[in-house]
Amino acid sequence: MLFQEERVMKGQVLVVSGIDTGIGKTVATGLLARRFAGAGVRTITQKIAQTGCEGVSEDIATHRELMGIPLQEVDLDGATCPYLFRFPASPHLAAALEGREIDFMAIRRSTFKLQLRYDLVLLEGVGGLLVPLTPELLFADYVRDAGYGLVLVSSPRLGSINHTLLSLEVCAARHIPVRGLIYNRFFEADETIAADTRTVIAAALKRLGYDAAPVIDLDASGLAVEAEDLQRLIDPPRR
Ligand SMILES: Nc1ncnc2c1ncn2[C@@H]1O[C@H](COP(=O)(O)OP(=O)(O)OP(=O)(O)O)[C@@H](O)[C@H]1O
Ligand SMILES: C[C@H](N)[C@H](N)CCCCCC(=O)O
Ligand SMILES: [Mg+2]
Repeated sequence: MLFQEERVMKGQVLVVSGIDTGIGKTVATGLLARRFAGAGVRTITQKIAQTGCEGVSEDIATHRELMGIPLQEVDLDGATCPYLFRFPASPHLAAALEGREIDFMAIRRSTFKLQLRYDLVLLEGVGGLLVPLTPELLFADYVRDAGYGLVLVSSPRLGSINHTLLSLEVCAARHIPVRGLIYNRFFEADETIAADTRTVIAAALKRLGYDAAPVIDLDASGLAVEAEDLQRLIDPPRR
């Protein structure tokens, strides 16, 4: 059934991952969705698995607030967050504590349902790239196998150089296309460190072959992204 639908026009999936949990993926996802929708792209967001809450995914609720829209039908029927677990931990553990295990094909089917209805699905990860969805499946491997492009959220926080370069190495080793980097300045650090960290990250993107990936600042006034760079996230220049 899934492969018969492959011939149907479907929207693009762009993953929003980060160098850590609590780095600003949800804020970045909601603001990106707002910008794309404002540019006429029929956009929805999805949370691959939410831990630490019940009912409706708190990240999905935040995305909708930032998009300036109410919860959608696809939120209420669970398509935008196929897995929700009570215990605030890695999804493999939170699922096991409820006697469950994530079926990654259920997630793929939910995303595919959204792709049939929207031009763009912004898929927020859970924690960082090497978080286990199941004891055998890391989130980065799920992204690789699905062939999705990815935007990585980083910050000037001390320690971010290491975490960001580790994350970029993870993407390069799996040939995951990095479409952009969101530099979340909410976690402001010493300005000298903030400026240098941004330079080091930009150089690493080039060194790893992600030359076309823009570094986009996220600060108190929102996403500092020009229309051209926004477009580049979903329609990268042909190499
Ligand atoms: N640019 C920002 N502006 C305002 N608040 C921010 C910003 N970035 C992060 N925050 C705040 O920092 C906290 C963590 O951000 P957020 O929830 O987006 O992280 P996350 O990476 O999505 O975390 P998780 O891994 O749990 O999904 C939240 O309280 C959020 O409101
Ligand atoms: C509780 C909250 N929902 C977090 N997103 C869960 C992050 C799991 C991170 C696991 C890990 O890297 O140790
Ligand atoms: Mg989040």
